Amino acid sequence: MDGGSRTFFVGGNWKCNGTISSVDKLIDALNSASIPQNVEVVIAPTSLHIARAQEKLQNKGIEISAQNAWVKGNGAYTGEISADMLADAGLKWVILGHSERRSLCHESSQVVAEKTVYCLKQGVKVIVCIGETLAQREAGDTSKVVTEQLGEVAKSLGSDASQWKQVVVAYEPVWAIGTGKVATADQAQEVHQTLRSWLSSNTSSEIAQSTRIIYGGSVSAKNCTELASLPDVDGFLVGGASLKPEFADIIKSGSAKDPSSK
Ligand SMILES: O=C(CO)COP(=O)(O)O
Repeated sequence: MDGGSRTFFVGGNWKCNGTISSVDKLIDALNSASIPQNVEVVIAPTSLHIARAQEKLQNKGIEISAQNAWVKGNGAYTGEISADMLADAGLKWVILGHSERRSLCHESSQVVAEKTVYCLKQGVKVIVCIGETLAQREAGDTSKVVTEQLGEVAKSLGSDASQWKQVVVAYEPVWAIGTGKVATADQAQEVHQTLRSWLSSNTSSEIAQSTRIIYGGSVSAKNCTELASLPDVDGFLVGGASLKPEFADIIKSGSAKDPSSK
């Protein structure tokens, strides 16, 4: 399908990593990185480091995201951070439903959908993560798993294109995360195409055409160019490599997607 109308999106998920000084170094490097006009870049430091990153970041081509948010607003929820706080702090993005939160913190697709609705209501855009485990892939259940995960979000957002415009779908096969085993081009394209067709049948063709579906799982400077060229891959959610200088190369891989940017 035509990727022309979908701005290439590169997210850097720093996960539970960093010190004040490593954040400063990463932001320094990002401040001097050149961001192609047709690429949107978002980095997600830990909650503790967000304010530091905001203070230091000067590169206008980069936005900051949180890695999670509570399902509701402020209140007696010890240890949590609400979307109200993210919005108040000027954050435009949040990652929700990462597989590490689904598996380690037992977040269900229903909770992820509820969080999505709440964050969007507060004006915080959502990178919603979905993906199958190795056992699910080997059992031939990949399409079923990812469409069910996305289906919960779709149940809440319906066919409201204005809501879907604020959502980026990140397909992150669990077996590819942090393993060095990146999905092959065929595997990635197949799932992304399945997700787009599913959106077309279950929301609208307009939503299917305009929603960005990005890939995550062992993305590196070496494999990003091939993956970026796939028709239904609209960007990346990068873990480990977003903490390294090669993140700048991954950002650049999106520039080839839109010939008008050259
Ligand atoms: O989980 C990821 C991004 O959210 C991917 O992590 P890696 O790039 O380290 O495999």
